[in-house]
Amino acid sequence: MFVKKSLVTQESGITVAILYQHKIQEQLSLITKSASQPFISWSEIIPAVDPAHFFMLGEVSSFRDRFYWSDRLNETVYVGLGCTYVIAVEGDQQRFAAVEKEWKRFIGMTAIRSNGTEAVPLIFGGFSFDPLKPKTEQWVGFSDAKFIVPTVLLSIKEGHATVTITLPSQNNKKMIESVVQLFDLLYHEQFRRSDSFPSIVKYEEIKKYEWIYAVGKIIHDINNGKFDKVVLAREVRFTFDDRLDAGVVLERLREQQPFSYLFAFEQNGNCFIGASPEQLVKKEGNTCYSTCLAGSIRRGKTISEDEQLGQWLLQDEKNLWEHQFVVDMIKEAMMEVCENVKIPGKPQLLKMRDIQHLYTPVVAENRGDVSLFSLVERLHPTPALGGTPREKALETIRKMEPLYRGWYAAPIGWMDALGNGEFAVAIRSGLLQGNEASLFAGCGVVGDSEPLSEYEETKVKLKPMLSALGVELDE
Ligand SMILES: C=C(O[C@H]1C=CC=C(C(=O)O)[C@@H]1O)C(=O)O
Ligand SMILES: [Mg+2]
Repeated sequence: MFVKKSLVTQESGITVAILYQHKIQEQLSLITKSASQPFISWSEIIPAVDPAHFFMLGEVSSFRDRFYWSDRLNETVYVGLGCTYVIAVEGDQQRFAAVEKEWKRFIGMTAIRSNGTEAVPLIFGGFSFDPLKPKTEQWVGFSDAKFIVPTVLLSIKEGHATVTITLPSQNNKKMIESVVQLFDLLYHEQFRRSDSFPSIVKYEEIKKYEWIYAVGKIIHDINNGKFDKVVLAREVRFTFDDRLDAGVVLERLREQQPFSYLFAFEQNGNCFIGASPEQLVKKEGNTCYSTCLAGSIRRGKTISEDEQLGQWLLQDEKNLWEHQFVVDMIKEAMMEVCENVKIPGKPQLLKMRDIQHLYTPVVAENRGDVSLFSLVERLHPTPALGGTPREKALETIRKMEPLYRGWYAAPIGWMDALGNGEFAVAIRSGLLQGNEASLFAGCGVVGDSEPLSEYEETKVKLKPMLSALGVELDE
């Protein structure tokens, strides 16, 4: 089937395409001539485009690396195609500060032409959960910190679209040609996409019994006073009869999980993708936001069952306890560097399509000298992903968890040239690799946990990615 995905009509599309091709070529060549800096960054308002369609153009254009971000309210959407500059750090060596320093250096090397738009260049990327745990083959290309300055960035804010093109100012003829070709595809190219989705040929729960046993051992250790809480995760892996298309999975997540952070980060054809309900931190000027999210129950099949489950969760001691560790830690971390820290005394419910959580929002005023990356460093991992006390929990995860988490449960997001940005916690996620998909889910284990109900909880947390892959598992 031929799919016409562009939001502009065929006829006006051709006009727009010619106009933009011409404009981009002319502008970029002009800027290149006059630029005294090693990089140029040029922004322009463009007619509305569908960001998922834009993401899919990465497949058919010469921009292989791509990313996607949209926040929980869909107020800010970013799609990046191509990679003009990459900042990658391996190991624990001050990875947060190292990325920030290099990003500042890059901005200093870049001539920015915003052309009356509000666009500013940004980096998008993420971190591994734990740089001290030995890496596996599966996560090759996903460094302990990896951030990208995309060649073409689409930003959509309150429905207005802008593109920001960032290029080296020398030897960029080929890149300019690729950008021009991309606009040709964007505005009037039809492309063929199949309606069918690959079928599953194999399903594995990786080290299921080892995981259940580890949960039991951790409960025992908690009750013996070794630590208070540990979040333990597991992996399921699917093999399909054909290659998975990250663009299609993304479109489904957008349809099925509209109130989540949607993210995708693709490296050499491997795509880490997910729909997370959990904000780690957002910085907007001096205002900082975070969320405490821990304690879970499934959604009900009827309105009244759903309400009953929600009321039960709001009063369940085990879940409230599991939640409180997160509140205490985030509160303390924020109070160290912010003032006016506002945190409600009791959690409320956050209802997603497949699951409901205990949720406490946090707002605070930064004292003015704390960067977004240093807040990410302070907060990661919260006890919703690591545990309490942090170091003991991390040691336990390193030792007991039958899994290398890679970027699962770690911060993913963006920061702009003004220091504003947002990071989500990359849960409800999976890694798509050719015909295979690995999905991850974890649970907060406390003294009152019970291994089999924690196992059931991971099944509920796998649902967003399972549905996006078209998989129905038996209840
Ligand atoms: C670790 C995950 O969820 C965390 C976030 C919310 C609720 C959680 C819980 O109730 O256990 C987890 O701490 C995951 O989805 O893989
Ligand atoms: Mg839980």
